[in-house]
Amino acid sequence: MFDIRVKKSLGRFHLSADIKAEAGLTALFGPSGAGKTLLAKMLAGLVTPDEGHIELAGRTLFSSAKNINIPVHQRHIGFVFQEHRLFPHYSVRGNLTYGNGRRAGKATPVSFEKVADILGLAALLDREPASLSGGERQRVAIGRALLSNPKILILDEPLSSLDDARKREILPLIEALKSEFDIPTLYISHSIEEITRLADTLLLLDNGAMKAVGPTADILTRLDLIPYAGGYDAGTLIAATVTAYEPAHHMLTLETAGGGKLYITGGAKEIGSSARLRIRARDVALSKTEPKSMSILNRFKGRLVDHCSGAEGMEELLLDVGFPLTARITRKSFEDMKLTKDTPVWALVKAVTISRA
Ligand SMILES: Nc1ncnc2c1ncn2[C@@H]1O[C@H](COP(=O)(O)OP(=O)(O)OP(=O)(O)O)[C@@H](O)[C@H]1O
Repeated sequence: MFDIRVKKSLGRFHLSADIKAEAGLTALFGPSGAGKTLLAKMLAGLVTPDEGHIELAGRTLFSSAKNINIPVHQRHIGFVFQEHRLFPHYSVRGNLTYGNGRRAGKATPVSFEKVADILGLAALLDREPASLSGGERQRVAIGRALLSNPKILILDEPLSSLDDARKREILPLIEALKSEFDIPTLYISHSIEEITRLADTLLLLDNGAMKAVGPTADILTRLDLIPYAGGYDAGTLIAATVTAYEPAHHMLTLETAGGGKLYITGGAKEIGSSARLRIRARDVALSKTEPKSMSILNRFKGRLVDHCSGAEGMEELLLDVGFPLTARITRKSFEDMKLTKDTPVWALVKAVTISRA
């Protein structure tokens, strides 16, 4: 879908990237100042690379070798910034249709009604941007970008200016966009929670350098990438199917492709529906013997596959419990338990610590 090979220096900051991403949602993750926005701006044509090549959907947007640099407005990119940039004197409807008007006569495959419906904008159409909440403004900005019929949607930390409640409101909408519109998306964030929930492909950037790119679940089980993939909050992404719901205890049972059973609490979910679960490495405890008579519901039998030293007295572990699972324990426990590669272990995870990604 896009192929970016670029270099750019700005003062003492140097960015070098080589990325190929397919359709779906690609997340660009890294700490503040890593170069995420700069990379997105080069794709959008807002910043010119020093050298390299940018291709989107088979079209060359930039090539230093061939002297090609397609201007911003001809790149067909829907860009949503950290802070909404709506036209203050246009109504919500005017903002949403602005992109369409510019390309008068061209039918857009993304329907106005569908965008308004999914983003919950129908009741806001006659309002002015100044009267909207931050979350509402961001929803309008996303809608406007979608309606410009883009080849790719770039969402640059679209939730960072919102409080947690608004984030929880908008995240499912972004998920819905993924399934309803087949528009490739580059999603920039420094929240590993958002990334785990949304990303098909994960790209880790640190101080202008690419650390890794690949399927999200694979990247999250690489011990060497833990410092760049959430650090303290790092964890595993698990795909599972809902097999039972017990309303009295709000208890969901899920099964992984390999037959592993997981228990989580939460609202009802349709039996047979799929779910992405996130287990933080620091929420996993280990036992060498089968744990009995304890409150922890998730007990997985497996073995230690790999380990490495983590920060300050911690050991990072990769387990195979029918699915890959990362765990973090103290080095003291690691040594006391005499764990080595292939040691059989039980991994214990409290149901209440597992989040539906
Ligand atoms: N015009 C500029 N001149 C000099 N340095 C710049 C310029 N624009 C960006 N930079 C530097 O490039 C680096 C990367 O900036 P960028 O905005 O891409 O980071 P980011 O990963 O998006 O960070 P954040 O998560 O804080 O938005 C930073 O060190 C920034 O100071």
